[in-house]
Amino acid sequence: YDPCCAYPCENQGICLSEANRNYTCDCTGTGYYGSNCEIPTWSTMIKTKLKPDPEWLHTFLTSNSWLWAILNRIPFIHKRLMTYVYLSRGDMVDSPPTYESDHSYITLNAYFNESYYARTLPPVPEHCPTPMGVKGPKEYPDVDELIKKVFMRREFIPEPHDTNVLFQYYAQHFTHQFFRTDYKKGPQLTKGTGGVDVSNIYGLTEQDRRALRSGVDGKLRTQKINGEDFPPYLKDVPGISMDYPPHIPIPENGKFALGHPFFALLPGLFAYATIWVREHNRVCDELVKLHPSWDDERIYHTARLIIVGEVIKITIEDYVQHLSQYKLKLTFEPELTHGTRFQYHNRIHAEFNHLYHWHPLIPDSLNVSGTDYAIMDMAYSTAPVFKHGLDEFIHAMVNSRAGALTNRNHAQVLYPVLKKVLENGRELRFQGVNAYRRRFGMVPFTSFEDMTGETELAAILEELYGDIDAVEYYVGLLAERPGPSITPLTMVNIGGPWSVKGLLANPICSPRYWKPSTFGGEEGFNIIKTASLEKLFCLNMKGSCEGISFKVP
Ligand SMILES: COC(=O)[C@@H](C)c1ccc(-c2ccccc2)c(F)c1
Repeated sequence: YDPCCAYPCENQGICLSEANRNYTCDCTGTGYYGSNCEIPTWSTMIKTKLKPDPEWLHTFLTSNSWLWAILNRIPFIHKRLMTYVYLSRGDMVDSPPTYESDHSYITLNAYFNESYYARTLPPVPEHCPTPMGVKGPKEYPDVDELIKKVFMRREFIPEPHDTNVLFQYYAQHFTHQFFRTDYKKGPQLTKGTGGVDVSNIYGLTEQDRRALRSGVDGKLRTQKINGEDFPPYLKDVPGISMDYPPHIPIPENGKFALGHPFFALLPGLFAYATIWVREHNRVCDELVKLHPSWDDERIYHTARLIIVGEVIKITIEDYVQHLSQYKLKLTFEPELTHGTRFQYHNRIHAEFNHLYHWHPLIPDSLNVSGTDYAIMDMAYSTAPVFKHGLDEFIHAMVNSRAGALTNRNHAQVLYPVLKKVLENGRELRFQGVNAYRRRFGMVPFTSFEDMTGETELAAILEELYGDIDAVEYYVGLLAERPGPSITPLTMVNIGGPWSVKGLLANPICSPRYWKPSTFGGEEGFNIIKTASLEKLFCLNMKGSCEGISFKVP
């Protein structure tokens, strides 16, 4: 078999198989040399000595609040730290992308064929002895056995940092702008554009975007229901298609035209869609006051640029801040990347999509003003929002605990979704979780106990996989012992680079965009610089916005 199946090249060396079962490792640019790129150069040795251990660094970043309270207030230190976060995370994402899912070696397609999700690590070569190359069982473990033993919720495990359902729906609403798998064609393909393009609010195609606009003052179409602004009914917006399943009877006044075909699925997504439409129209009102001579087209485009800025600001300073549990204050300061090696383009990676399947956050039910709604009661229904009012629904999300992002915490009703994720990971031939830990500078798990931090699940995984290096990517991410962040440590350290790169590589962060005139002047620029989760809701809810945050009060 191909000697590269054994992954003999270390430290990101590239394996080339030769005649009669021979191979060579290409160590170019790795900082290592030797037949397996195992010997560090002097400069690598020094760098390795100086580089803080990721586990230690993570503990340091999530503790010592008193020290961080001081460091966060010293601007020249804090800016150096944020610059380090942006550049070090950006460096870890290959740009231009090197791989896609249909070839286990570098191709021009990885860069020029943008309908592929990019790949950080190439797929396991075909015709290797085992699915992971040479290690582990000859066949993947049975997926149903794996789901029952490792993923299904016995009883609801609440998220230990008091994360609420508002956070869970933020994650789902936000990520669906760039996770747009083309299911008809295959899990390796995406219809997305590669980043924070707010297509979840405005639509993915120019046709959809045009259909959702009112044509007046740059605003998006809305309608009054119970005296409040909501997105338009699907029946009133010709040309837009939403993913309503044919078998579920939904009244015409229960179907809405939203920026993403999937957002009709859950009322939490509908609530965010409504808030963002209101925010866009509010920004339009501000811009019309400032620039009465501007036409609909200019107001719309300028407001959309401001909304992109608000989304990135809130995602870094509220969402990632909560997710990471960092005591370092995370700030959105794109000017720190200007004049550096940082590059302003991004591609979404298939592995990022898989990592972000955070269904354990979904509780078994949601209580809204005394009424309990099971997950299925809410599927394809906006009824809870209109029965209790949007404000009540939002407060219910704030006050309800999300589930812990760990193993054995997937709600039963999500079994088919989880099965699809695991099967797609196999179809895409993902390398194991340890291969990704090595790729992102982490020490690979040395044993099953080292991964899970306990013995019972470790024994089950040992029986299923035999070798720690054979544990599948998504399985390892959720089997890992809980850490100080919302997600286990591996998810932070490999999701971090894709996330930070995706946020800071946005065109609005580049020197030619990041200036007042792009956003309608200082006032528009300030809307971005002062945006926050709380402000987003307080400016767009009818009643009290008391206590809006990603934590249960
Ligand atoms: C590596 O850590 C970091 O750079 C911090 C700022 C950070 C950044 C991003 C994430 C993150 C990880 C997974 C999905 C979404 C965001 C994260 F968990 C931590």
